Amino acid sequence: MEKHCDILENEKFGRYLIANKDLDAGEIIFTDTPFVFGPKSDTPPLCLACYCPVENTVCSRCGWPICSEACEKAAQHQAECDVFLGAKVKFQPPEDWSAPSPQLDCITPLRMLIAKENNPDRWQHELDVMETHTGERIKRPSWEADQNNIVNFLINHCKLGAKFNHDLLEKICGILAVNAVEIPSRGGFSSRAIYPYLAIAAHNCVPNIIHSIQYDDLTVLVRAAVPIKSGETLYLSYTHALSPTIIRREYLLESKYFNCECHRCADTTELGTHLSTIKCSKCDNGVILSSNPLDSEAQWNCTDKNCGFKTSAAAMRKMLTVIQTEVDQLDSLEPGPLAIEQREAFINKYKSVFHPRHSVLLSVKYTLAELYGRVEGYTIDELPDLMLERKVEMCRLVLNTLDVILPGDTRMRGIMLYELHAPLMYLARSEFGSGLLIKEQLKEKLREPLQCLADAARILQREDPQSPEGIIGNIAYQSMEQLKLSLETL
Ligand SMILES: C[S@@+](CC[C@H](N)C(=O)[O-])C[C@H]1O[C@@H](n2cnc3c(N)ncnc32)[C@H](O)[C@@H]1O
Repeated sequence: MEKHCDILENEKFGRYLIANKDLDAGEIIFTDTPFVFGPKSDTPPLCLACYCPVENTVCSRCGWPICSEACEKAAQHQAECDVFLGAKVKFQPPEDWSAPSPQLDCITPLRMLIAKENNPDRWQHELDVMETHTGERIKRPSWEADQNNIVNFLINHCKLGAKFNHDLLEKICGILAVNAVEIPSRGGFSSRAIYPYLAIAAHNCVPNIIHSIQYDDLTVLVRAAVPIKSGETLYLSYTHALSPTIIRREYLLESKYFNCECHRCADTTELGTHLSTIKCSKCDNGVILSSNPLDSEAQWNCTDKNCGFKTSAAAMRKMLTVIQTEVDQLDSLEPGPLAIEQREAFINKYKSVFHPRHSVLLSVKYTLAELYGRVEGYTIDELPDLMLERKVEMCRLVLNTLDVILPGDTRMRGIMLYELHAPLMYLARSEFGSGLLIKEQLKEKLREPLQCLADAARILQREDPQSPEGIIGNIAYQSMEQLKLSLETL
């Protein structure tokens, strides 16, 4: 397929992409195929073919983790199987098969060496030119670990030194660290892949493109999330959209080696969304904002001049780290009534600390918006109007924030629109049932959930039909058709 973008280069971004024609929201800009894919670093033992967790099951030829006979024969495992067999290097069974194992860190770099051999042209034109940040990475503790677990392991233990050298392997480690994207889990662990063309896109915390990975052949489809004019830069987000500025910038510096200076990072209120805003504990009038979000050590001050409360960036980071462990505990709960009740208790506990749209509260509200209506004791037809309204309130809060930080047709928007349709529909029917609405008013009220379903279906049906989002997209489409029909016969 013809690519609707070109590659440019400047001092700030290195290589980056610009649109070479006006693009509509949802339009495919380009597709790309992975040069290599495989396990992420620091992953627990997993099947090297299907990525499901394994315990004590290994390939009968090479002795590395594999879950079944079929996976043992999978094409992607064969080349590494030959290398391990030839060098007589076996996987050392760990004490705890559920703990991260550095032994698997070598797999994706090894696959990259093999892919380079098989595809020298693509390596030369697409991979050799990639950013590796070797100068910065060499100073990190992870450099030493990569030397042991990857570079020396493959060259010495796996006897690849005759064909490949240290410099090449160090480069491969850098290419993976800076450019790999996550492939979401398909029932196993998530993995990573290098898409050489997608990797050229620069980062912005308010992206204008979105990518979806196809399940069958791992092709990635890259689309415009919003209308983009010819000549405009294409921006991907390398971070989690709902994270606050401190966390996003720290992640980008730690793992992608640059200081993000985008308009969202530069704005004290995160473009009015207040994803980083803390309530003042000393007065009722002000909120606490960073005096300079582009300086990670800048002081945080109360906006009320008469209050004068100040705190340090270090204290702010510490608070976010401590609270994140509580959020992680919430995320480890099975979806059920407790998962709702503990999240509501969390919101109650921290509502006097954070702005209602602070990232910490908003991410918990996002999950709650998904849970209400779906879990035992809280199924949609059991929810009283008050809880239906709570679900609506949370969906709208997330959607209003997404309008600013993740505009256009994104998976998160699709999911929230789908979640919003059900309580709106039930509330309208409840009002009609209690005689508060006449038939014409009910029809009018049902227009919004119908639109939510139409938008959710349009956005999510672009995803792979086997993916969780693709499945919801198809359900949204069917529900939309049903609602249309019941509106006609009302
Ligand atoms: C995935 S690569 C993007 C392609 C890269 N520019 C190249 O020429 O190969 C990520 C690297 O691009 C640069 N980069 C991307 N977005 C940036 C941004 N918003 N500000 C500064 N540097 C950025 C950083 O060097 C980052 O480590």
